[in-house]
Parts: sequence; structure tokens; C-alpha cells
Amino acid sequence: MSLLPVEEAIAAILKRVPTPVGETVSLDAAAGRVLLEPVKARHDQPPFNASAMDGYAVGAADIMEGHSLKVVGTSQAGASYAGRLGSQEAVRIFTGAPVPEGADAVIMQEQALLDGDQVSFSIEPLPGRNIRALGNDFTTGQTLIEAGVRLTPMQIAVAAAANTPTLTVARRPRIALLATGDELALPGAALGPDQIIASNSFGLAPMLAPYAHTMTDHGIARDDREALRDKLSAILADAPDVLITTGGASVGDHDIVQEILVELGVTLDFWRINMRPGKPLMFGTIGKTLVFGLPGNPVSAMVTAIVFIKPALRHWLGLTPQTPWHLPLAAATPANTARRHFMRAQLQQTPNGPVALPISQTDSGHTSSMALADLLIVQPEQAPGQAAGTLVETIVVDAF
Ligand SMILES: Nc1nc2c(c(=O)[nH]1)N[C@H]1C(S)=C(S)[C@@H](COP(=O)(O)OP(=O)(O)OC[C@H]3O[C@@H](n4cnc5c(N)ncnc54)[C@H](O)[C@@H]3O)O[C@H]1N2
Ligand code: MOO
Repeated sequence: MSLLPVEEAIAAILKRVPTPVGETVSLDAAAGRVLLEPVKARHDQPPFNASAMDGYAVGAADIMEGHSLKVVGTSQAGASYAGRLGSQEAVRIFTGAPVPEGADAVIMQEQALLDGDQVSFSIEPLPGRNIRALGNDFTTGQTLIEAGVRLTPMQIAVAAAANTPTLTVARRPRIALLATGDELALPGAALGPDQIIASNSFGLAPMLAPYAHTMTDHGIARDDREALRDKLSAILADAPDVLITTGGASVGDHDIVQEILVELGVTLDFWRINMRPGKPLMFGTIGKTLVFGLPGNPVSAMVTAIVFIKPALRHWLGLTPQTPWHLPLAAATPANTARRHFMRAQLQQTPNGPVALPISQTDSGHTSSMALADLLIVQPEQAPGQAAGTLVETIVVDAF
């Protein structure tokens, strides 16, 4: 089987991703969710002309040097002055309170001198001074947050200000994870002579959980046909939206994951991508379940999850693809091979802005270098080496 180009693999996966389905959540459950229906204002904000300062509401035309105005009442937030301001009158007013009819400016109390019920001012205000006009923030029906964004705390606060108690967000997929391999032992185990600690699921679960309704780690399956079939068939019986396996994806005698998945009814869309690390990635579907078979090598598993699963999950939620960052290289890169290289790199801040420092380690089993990687430099197939300072395309590892 020839190696599939990365773009073709992504396109094949995206074709299998269902269209986003909405669900209603309350504001306190909306942070980090992807908005499916725009938030529109239900009222004008502010709903009345409001004072921006503590002071006196006046008619700007009434203010003349040496003259004073009579304070005829008070307007405070939640308890407005009911009457209309007459000529030569002022109303004591507080921040957020409705500006009484007849007033067109507010003078800060620091610029006022009160003497009994008379107040005089050290400035002559222009009309509109210190007044937040009705609807100046937003007006009824105005779109405040477009659909297709991942909601930030500030956006949720705006939705609340617009009197929207619930939001329509994208339903998230249920994701199941399974590690495979006879050699694997869980962290904390006393390692036998042929054993390796199973680390993949411990990175994949938190990487993908922010996209998931549930993220269920089904532990480790042995490289034994019957045991693996039982485990996979039990997981599939629950029809998760996404199943992710790691290990057993290559061509060795014990790499039986693909064979068992096909036996269980998975239709394979592709296997093996023209990339490094991550070549043996497989992808297929069974019913509504998307099945990703990631390579066992720890760097390959992480990189394929970043390059293929995260875009699939973004698409699932109705988000556009993540925008790559173009950053200058902090050091030269060597020439690439025929496979697209996702090169580990560190993000460094310099006085001239951020740069990408390539990590020279390319072994896909090398976990400690993975821990240093903030970025993956996308090095095209057959690309020549690049000099320091060259702008290169990068994927931010920890971005949503
Ligand atoms: N003859 C060939 N051999 C290999 C090829 C090939 O094309 N021809 N491809 C290589 C590439 S590229 C990769 S990547 C690996 C992937 O192999 P598998 O997906 O079958 O992975 P395993 O053999 O099960 O494991 C590889 C490696 O990773 C360790 N591992 C597995 N699972 C975990 C886990 N959950 N946590 C941590 N480490 C794990 C495992 O112990 C092995 O060391 O195949 C190459 N071989
Ligand atoms: O493609 Mo494998 O992921 O090089 O090690």
C-alpha cells in the first residue's frame, strides 16, 4: 500500500465527521463550549441613558460661571428620579443611575460644590458629558457573538449582559481510548525485564478531553487475538462516537489491531500516511463510530492525534481549522526526506518576538524531547534545509 499524503488523509477523515448538533446549556456550563447559534441582544444596552459618574445631572445650557442650581432630588442605580428636570435644577446622581429627563450632562462630584440645596460647578460641561446613551453598547437584535467560536469567559459575560440565560452549543463526542501491547504496564508498576510503561493514553486523554462529552480510558489490551477482540467488541457495543487505539498499527506479527477491527466490522478508509512520525496511522468507521488506530510509538501517537484527531474534533464542533503560526527559525533545519516531517520545536520569546527552536531529536520513541515541544514545525516532503531566520509553518501543540 502506498503512503497517503497528509492532506488527503485529513480530507478523508473530515468527510466522515457528522455535522454539528446543538444542545442548550446554561451560562455557567458554557465556558470552552463551541457556540452553534449566534448570541443576539434582547434589549438595548444600557436600557436607559445612564450616568457614568457619581455627581450631578444637569442641563448643560444651565451652567454659567458663578451661578448655582437647586438640587431637587436623587437618582441612584435601581431607584431613578421620577420627575423631569426643570430649568436651573440639578439632580444628585450616582454611577449607573438613569439620567432624568431634561438633563443632558453629568458633572462629577469632584467638580461640584454643594451648599445647602444649591450646587455650583468648576466646569462648563458639553451636552452628553459622562452619560452612557441608551443603546450605545448594543441594541436589540444586534449580533454580539458569532456562531463558531469557542466561548471565552468574556463572551459569556456579554451573553449574560444581553439577558441570554442559555446558549446553543455543539454537542461533544464520546471518546473511548484503548492502549494495546503485551509489554505495557501502568505507571507505578514494578517494571519486568521486557516491560514498558504505557504512557500514550495519559497524554491523549487530557489532550482530547476538552473536545469530549466523555473521555473513557479502557486501559490496556494484550496482543492476543481473542482478548483484543473481546475488549474492542465490548467498547464498540457501547457505540462511542470516536474510538482511539494506540499500538499494533504497523506490520509486525503482533500488530493485529487492524485485522481485529476489520473482523469486527470496521471499514478501513486508509492506513499509512506519508509523514514522520506517525506513518502507520489507520482510520476507518463502524456505524457512527470513527476509529483511529494510532501508532504505539509515543511521539507518533501524540503527533497523529494533533495532526488528525484534533482537526476532526474541531470539525465535529463546528470550528474552522486551527490557523498555523508562521515563525522564524531560531536555528537551521536539516533537509527533509520524502515524508512530511512534523518536527518537534520549542517556542522561544526574543526581544524581536517569538521564534521556533528546532529539536534535533527525531526518534519517535523519544519521550523526553516530546515534553519540551511547544510546536511542530511542518517540514514539507523533500524540503531542503532552511537557514535560521526563515519563516516556517508551525502547529501550536497545546492550542485547542
Ligand atoms: N518493518 C517495519 N517496522 C516498523 C514500521 C514499518 O513500516 N516496517 N513502522 C515503524 C513505525 S514508523 C512505527 S511508528 C512503529 C509503530 O508501530 P506500532 O503501532 O505497531 O506500535 P507497537 O509496535 O505496538 O509499539 C511501538 C513502540 O511503542 C511502544 N508503545 C506502544 N504502546 C505504547 C503506549 N501505550 N505507551 C507507551 N509506549 C507504547 C512500544 O513498546 C514500542 O516500543 O512501527 C515501526 N516498525
Ligand atoms: O512513523 Mo513512525 O511514527 O516514524 O515512528
